[in-house]
Amino acid sequence: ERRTAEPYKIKTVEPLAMLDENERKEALEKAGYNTFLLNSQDVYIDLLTDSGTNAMSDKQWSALMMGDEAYAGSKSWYKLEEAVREIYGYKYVLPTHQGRGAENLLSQMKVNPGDYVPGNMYFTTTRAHQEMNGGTFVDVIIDEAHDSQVELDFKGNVDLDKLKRLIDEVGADKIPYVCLAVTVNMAGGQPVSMKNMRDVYELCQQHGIDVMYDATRCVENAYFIQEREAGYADVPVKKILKEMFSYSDGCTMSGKKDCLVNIGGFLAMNDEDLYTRSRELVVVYEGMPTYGGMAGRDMEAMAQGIYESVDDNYIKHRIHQVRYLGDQLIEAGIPIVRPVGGHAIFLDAREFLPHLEQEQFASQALAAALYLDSGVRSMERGIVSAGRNKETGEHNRPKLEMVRLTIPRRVYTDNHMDVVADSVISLYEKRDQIQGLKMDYEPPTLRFFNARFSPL
Ligand SMILES: CC1=C(O)/C(=C\N=C(/Cc2ccc(O)c(F)c2)C(=O)O)C(COP(=O)(O)O)=CN1
Repeated sequence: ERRTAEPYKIKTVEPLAMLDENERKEALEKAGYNTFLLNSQDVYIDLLTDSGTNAMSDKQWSALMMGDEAYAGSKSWYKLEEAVREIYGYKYVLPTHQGRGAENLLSQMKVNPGDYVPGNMYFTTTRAHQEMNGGTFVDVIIDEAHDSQVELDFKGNVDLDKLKRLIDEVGADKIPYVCLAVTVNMAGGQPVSMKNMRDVYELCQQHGIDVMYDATRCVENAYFIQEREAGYADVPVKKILKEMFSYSDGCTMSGKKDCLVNIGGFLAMNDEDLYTRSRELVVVYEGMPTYGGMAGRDMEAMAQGIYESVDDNYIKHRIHQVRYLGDQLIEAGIPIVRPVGGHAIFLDAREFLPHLEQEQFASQALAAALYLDSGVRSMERGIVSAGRNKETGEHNRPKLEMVRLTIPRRVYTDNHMDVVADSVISLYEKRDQIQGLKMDYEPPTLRFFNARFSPL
């Protein structure tokens, strides 16, 4: 089969500089061994996140010039609203500055003290907003999602028995909505099957419980359905996406991922009453319902990004570039979360550093070691990210202790992937020299963003 290339060519570049080993060591110490605290200028290949770090197209950049910066009734808002309606199919949309803006509104409106919010594995900001409103997140993902080496096509699926048990235990009136993440970030960017979405929706409709998607990486999820689920091989991703959303009552969206913009988000729904209440609340936190924390130019870029995101050539390349890196690591025997997900490679830090206890912050130590080795920035997604149990105050201890190598969309070439693979492989060869860390400063909430560490 003929080899293929990126479905785009490069028009603008940002020169990359690589610090030498001493400079990297100094930068790491100044950052308290926390990759979140590194300066971008000290980073060579930045795989911290795919959030807001994606490359825009010439059509998006030129759309910026069309931004209508009217305070109320911006033309740019109506373009964005139209794009969301066409691509996702919801009746009502509200702009927010990014995903957690929508999570804040949704949780404030629907979560009451004593409520339970079931979801397919936790996400940090999503759970934080649910807890801040007195809710308790309940993980209803299939057990296999917590096992890094189990290979399943749809590891993000909900275990319907777990969901049924929760409904029977606490009663439907204590469940304001099910939060269905498509894909599941903390499981390794794992997708949910169309069948599972349909089944979850039917079960929730029987009990009058809303299903709200976390739609952040929904196009990647649609691609996996096209690739892996019977009956969808010849269906365009755009059509798969529309069907996915027909099994939901609304969604929160961080536009900074699949919508290919640097800032932006939205809250969408079909219920008119929820929409009316959202319009009243959005002005308190985000701004008018016609800009929601975005400039007109941001809304123009996001509208265009939404249309580009469902191009089959674009999404096929995106998924395959992540897989290209994953396959090199699998080939070299590096322990990573399987199967390779949509947006990142997740190193299994437990298997990578079996000599470290979870309290020695293996993922944090591995992310620091990777930066030291090659200037590649990654993100801790283990015990530090999991935070503390709000009742006991003890560390939450996730089974998955991971380092995320997150690939931004349309930014790096496969040569950059090769350099990353070489660095990870060389680290693996000297993995027993990687020491544990101790946490010197622990912030009270979402500690991973600002925590500081030093070698044990
Ligand atoms: C599935 C989902 C997300 O992935 C997500 C964000 N993600 C980020 C940024 C980030 C967020 C929280 C962290 O602990 C973190 F370390 C990194 C990320 O890198 O993955 C949001 C929130 O969307 P906002 O970022 O637009 O507000 C909602 N849902």
